[in-house]
Amino acid sequence: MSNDPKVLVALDFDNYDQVMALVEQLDPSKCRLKVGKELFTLFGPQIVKALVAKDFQIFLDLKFHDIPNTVAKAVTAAAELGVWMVNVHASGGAKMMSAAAEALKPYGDKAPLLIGVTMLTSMVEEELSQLNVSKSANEHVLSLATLAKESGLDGVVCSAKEAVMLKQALGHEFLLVTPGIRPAGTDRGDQQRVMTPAEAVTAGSDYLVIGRPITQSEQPIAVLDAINQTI
Ligand SMILES: O=c1ccn([C@@H]2O[C@H](COP(=O)(O)O)[C@@H](O)[C@H]2O)c(=O)[nH]1
Repeated sequence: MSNDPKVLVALDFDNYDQVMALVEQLDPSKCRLKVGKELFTLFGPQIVKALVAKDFQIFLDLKFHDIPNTVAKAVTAAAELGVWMVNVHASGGAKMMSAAAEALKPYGDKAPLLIGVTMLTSMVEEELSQLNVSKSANEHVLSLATLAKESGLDGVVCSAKEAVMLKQALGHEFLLVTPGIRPAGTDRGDQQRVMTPAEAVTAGSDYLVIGRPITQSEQPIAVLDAINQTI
């Protein structure tokens, strides 16, 4: 299997034994793991260290959004944990993102990839007006992603629906990390801007964040293997 697996399994669990039981069945050559707000708030840096010690590459998805000094310190703490990828909200602005990028420079090629969150995949275009954003979803995502690139970030979190546009505008090297991935026939849950794994990769997604379709399945490994076959 690939040494650059595209699937990032979102470990959204509230039970340590359950998450570890799943992790024991997973193979670092077939997927990376995402630790988000639920798991981190419950089990803290220790669980990240435990997963790193099992040779998994970890996306620490805490979506930092704060003043530049605080975010710079937070991404430094993430780098010290040995994570592979960390993210900040692009709407925190250029100063905040640049401070995060600067803070990671001393880590050189050991620095985690720094990714900006654009528009959550649970949102539809109509919700932007509630935030006084008068752009279309595509325009809003493009403007946040452009700012992220100009601020020195490695890529963005977006929907795969925006992947073709972003690759054209920002180039192939700028990474696209896409949640809102749903294999055909599976429940969307609260996700709105969705694509199947194969559609997402064809559109230009570099990494697919997939949680419930794998973690809530009775046969998570079979689901992951089936997804990997299609991409
Ligand atoms: O725009 C975003 C940003 C982050 N997420 C996270 O990805 C996973 C998706 O899980 P599913 O169960 O596959 O829906 C989840 O941890 C979110 O916090 C996102 O969905 N959209």
